[in-house]
Amino acid sequence: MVRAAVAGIAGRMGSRIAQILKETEGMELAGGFERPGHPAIGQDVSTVIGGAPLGLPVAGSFRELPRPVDVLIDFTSAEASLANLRAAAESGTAMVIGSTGFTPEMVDKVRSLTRSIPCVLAPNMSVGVNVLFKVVEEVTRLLGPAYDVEIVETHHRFKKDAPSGTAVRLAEVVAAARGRDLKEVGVFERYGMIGERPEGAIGVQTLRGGDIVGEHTVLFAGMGERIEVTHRAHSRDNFARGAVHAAGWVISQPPGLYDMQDVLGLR
Ligand SMILES: NC(=O)C1=CN([C@@H]2O[C@H](COP(=O)(O)OP(=O)(O)OC[C@H]3O[C@@H](n4cnc5c(N)ncnc54)[C@H](OP(=O)(O)O)[C@@H]3O)[C@@H](O)[C@H]2O)C=CC1
Ligand SMILES: O=C(O)C1=N[C@H](C(=O)O)C[C@H](O)C1
Repeated sequence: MVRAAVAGIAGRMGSRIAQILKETEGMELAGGFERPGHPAIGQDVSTVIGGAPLGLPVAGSFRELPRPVDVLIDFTSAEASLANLRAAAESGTAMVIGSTGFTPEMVDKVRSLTRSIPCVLAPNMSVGVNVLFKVVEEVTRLLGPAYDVEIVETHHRFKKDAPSGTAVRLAEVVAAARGRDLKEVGVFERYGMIGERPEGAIGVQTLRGGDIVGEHTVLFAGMGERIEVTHRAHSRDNFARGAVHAAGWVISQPPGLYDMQDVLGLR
C-alpha cells in the first residue's frame, strides 16, 4: 500500500484527490492538512471530502500528519507548495506538485530541493493535455513560422494565477519548437494602438468566468486558413486521477525533478 497525504485537502483539487485516493487500489489516504488557521483543521477528513467518518482529523501542517507518509500530493499555491517541499525534503518524502504560478526562480529552488527526493511538478496532470503538448509541438514544426500562434485559456472566476500554468507550458512548447525564447516572443497583454503583430510573436490570452473547469485552445493562423486545437476539461477528476497515478509512480523513482511527460512515458 502506498500511503499518500494531501496538502490543501479542503480545496477544489485536494478534496477530489483525497476521494480518488480512497477509491484507488494500492493507494491509501494517509491524511491531509490545511494552512494554519483554516476552519477544517481538527475536523474529520470526511467533512471536507464527503462520505462516512474516517477517524482522520485534518492536520494543520505537513509535520502534524500521522506517519508514515510515502508521498505528499500538493495542489495549493506555488508559495505553499515550495514551503511544503522543504518539509517533505527534510523528511525524505516523495512529492507530487500540481500548483501553478511558479516563477523561474521558484522552479530553481524546486530543482535544488529535489536533489534528495523524487518529485513530479506539472501544470496539468490530465492525459489529454499532456498529449496536447506533443500535438502542439508537432503542428508548430510542420506549419513553420508563417503561421501565427495564439493561446487562449478560460477558467473559473476563483482561479488566482494568470495565465494558467498549462497556457504558459503550451507557449513554452511552441517557442522551443521554433528555437525561440518565450521571454522574447511572448505577448501577454494587448491594449490600444499596439501596431501590427510582430513576426514570431506567441500570444497568450486569459478569460475568467463562472465555474468553467479549464479550457485551452492553440490557434495557428495562416493566410487563408487556420487550425485550432482545443482541450476542454469536463470535471477535475482527470487532473486528480493523474495526480494519484503520478504519486504511485514517483515513489519508485530516484531523487530528481520529473513532470507528467515522464510519468506517462511521453518524453
Ligand atoms: N496540475 C494540474 O493538473 C492542476 C493544477 N491546479 C492548480 O492547483 C492549485 C489549487 O487549485 P484549486 O484546488 O482550484 O484551489 P483551491 O483554492 O480550491 O485549493 C487550494 C487549497 O489549498 C489550501 N492552502 C493554501 N495554503 C496552504 C498551505 N500552506 N498548506 C496547506 N493548504 C494550503 C487552500 O486554503 P485557503 O482556501 O484557506 O487558502 C485551499 O484549501 C492552483 O495552483 C491550480 O492552478 C488545478 C487544477 C489542475
Ligand atoms: O486552477 C485551475 O482550475 C486549473 N489550473 C491548471 C493551470 O493553471 O493550468 C490546470 C487546469 O487547467 C485547471
